[in-house]
Amino acid sequence: MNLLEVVGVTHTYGSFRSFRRKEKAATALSDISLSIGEGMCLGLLGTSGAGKSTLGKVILGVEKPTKGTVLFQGQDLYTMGAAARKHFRRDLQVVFQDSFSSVNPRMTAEKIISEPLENYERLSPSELKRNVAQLLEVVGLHADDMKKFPMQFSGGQLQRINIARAIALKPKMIVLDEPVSSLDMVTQTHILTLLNELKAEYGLSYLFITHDIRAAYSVSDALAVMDKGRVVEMVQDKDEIFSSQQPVVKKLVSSILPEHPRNRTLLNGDVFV
Ligand SMILES: Nc1ncnc2c1ncn2[C@@H]1O[C@H](COP(=O)(O)OP(=O)(O)OP(=O)(O)O)[C@@H](O)[C@H]1O
Repeated sequence: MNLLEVVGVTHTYGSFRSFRRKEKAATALSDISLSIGEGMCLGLLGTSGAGKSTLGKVILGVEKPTKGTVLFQGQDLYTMGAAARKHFRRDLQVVFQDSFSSVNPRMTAEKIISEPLENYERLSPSELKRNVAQLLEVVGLHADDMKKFPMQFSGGQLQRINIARAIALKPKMIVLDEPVSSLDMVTQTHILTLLNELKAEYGLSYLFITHDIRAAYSVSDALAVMDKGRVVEMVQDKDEIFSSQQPVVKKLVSSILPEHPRNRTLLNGDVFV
């Protein structure tokens, strides 16, 4: 059984009235079906407006699809009872692009990472602190960083804190919505390496939403490409993306391939052939 199954999902945002005129309803997703197995990463690619984030929201249960459904561990996300929903909220976590706005600036790293643990587990203050210290070390920071506030971290360090918070409850899957897009290239490489290590160590599954094919290739097993609300390409083996005949995919691939093969190095040091 797949961990996550998206079945025939269509989503239309309702019409709304803007400053002067009534905006038409927009179909952001059309008949999307895909799945993610345990310990697997699906890279979800597409240009701006393709519908990636909307699909992420549908999968997280925050945007109910107009048609179709989402199954998590075989259970329908939109009809499951309160107890199953509580498990779902624990097992599916999310990391967003903007590491700063994802945290409360008035909370210390300790408080930020403790929050999910306080909500779901009964730990003594010393156990809680031990957990936070361990999580900080796991994501490549130091235990004494727990006393710091968000402003005292770099964007990359703060993204590590967001990742520590996301893995605190040992989830089965994380939705990563453009997690490295606002970071410089070197920091991107470090975060992608960390994501790969966590996936291997904890058997995590990821939905990796990005417009950056190099980043997606570095972490993903399978790749899906969206365009205008549809999945136009889906490959179970990421290397098959290079033989896709879809114009959108060819454009994505050619945008990152340098002329000379010697220069085709990826973020994680792998080489495009
Ligand atoms: N809340 C909303 N109300 C109305 N339309 C929306 C809303 N959110 C997104 N859309 C529309 O849905 C479509 C898909 O948007 P979405 O944000 O999912 O794309 P995306 O692939 O994630 O793009 P980006 O990479 O720029 O974030 C776009 O046409 C967008 O304008």
